[in-house]
Amino acid sequence: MTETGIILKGIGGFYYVRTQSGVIECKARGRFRKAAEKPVIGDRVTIEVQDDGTGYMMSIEPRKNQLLRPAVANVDQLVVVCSAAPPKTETLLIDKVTAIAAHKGIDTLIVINKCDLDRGDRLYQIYTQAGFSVFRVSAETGEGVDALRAALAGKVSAFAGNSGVGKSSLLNCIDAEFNMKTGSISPKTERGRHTTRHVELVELPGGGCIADTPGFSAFDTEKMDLIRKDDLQYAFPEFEPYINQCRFTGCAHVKEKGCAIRAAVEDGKIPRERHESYCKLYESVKNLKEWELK
Ligand SMILES: Nc1nc2c(ncn2[C@@H]2O[C@H](COP(=O)(O)OP(=O)(O)OP(=O)(O)O)[C@@H](O)[C@H]2O)c(=O)[nH]1
Ligand SMILES: [Zn+2]
Repeated sequence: MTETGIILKGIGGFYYVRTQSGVIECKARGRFRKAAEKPVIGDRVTIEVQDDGTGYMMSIEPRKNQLLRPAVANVDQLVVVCSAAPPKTETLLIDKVTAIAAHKGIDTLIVINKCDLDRGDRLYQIYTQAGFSVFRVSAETGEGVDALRAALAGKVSAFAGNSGVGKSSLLNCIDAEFNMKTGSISPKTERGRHTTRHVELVELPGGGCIADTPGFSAFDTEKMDLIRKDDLQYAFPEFEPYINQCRFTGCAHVKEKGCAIRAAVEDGKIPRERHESYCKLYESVKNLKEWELK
């Protein structure tokens, strides 16, 4: 009998696949052991269920996207957790993550945590104006958590954010299930958890799952360098209406005269901080050689 499902977890050559008839422990056939075809969590797979109730993975559906660190496929949305209270989140960090997400075609939610300490008015303004869904929450008081939970229902989400911003606290607040998962880390594994912990998709009671990756900061940002300088403008969705309006074709939107994007910043239509991040990121990618991009 064949079934389809989604890989929630992979440990020691076994994969745990959520299907309509429960979570089935599966082995992968030999060809999947090659790096290029290695199954990752979030993969949609077809499995052959044996008489003993375990399964064999037969095929993997083409991925709609993939994050590399943590390795998760078919992510519907990235949840960027930030805070105006200490440790205050740099907008550049947020913008790196949103740019990566946009480049990969993944939606981004901005979550301002620690609202009990600071409501993060400027962060709220910037990201609302840039067109993102912004949530104000407090893992401490529970404020706003219902709305966030509703936004996670039925989707595959991954969390990112600087250390100490409250990702683990928030996950515990969203679903007590996480308490166990994040609270049971022994002191020994704690030390190495950033590199060695298994990523896993934790299912939410209302449907949907979250990649359980507390401890990473702005994952994947090293790969930021792989966005071509000419593509970077498209990773800032609010630039879109102005991109072809500049005086010169091939405008970099950094210091050029007659730049429509800079004009939109001056007119208050594009948040200044977002353009500053764009310029810094542009600076970091502009000298990349073609062979450094794959
Ligand atoms: N006042 C207040 N404190 C919070 C809130 N959320 C988290 N904290 C506190 O902030 C500290 C860090 O929270 P964590 O949940 O460990 O942060 P994290 O983002 O998972 O940190 P890393 O694991 O280092 O990435 C803890 O002391 C929390 O109690 C909040 O909404 N309000
Ligand atoms: Zn321009």
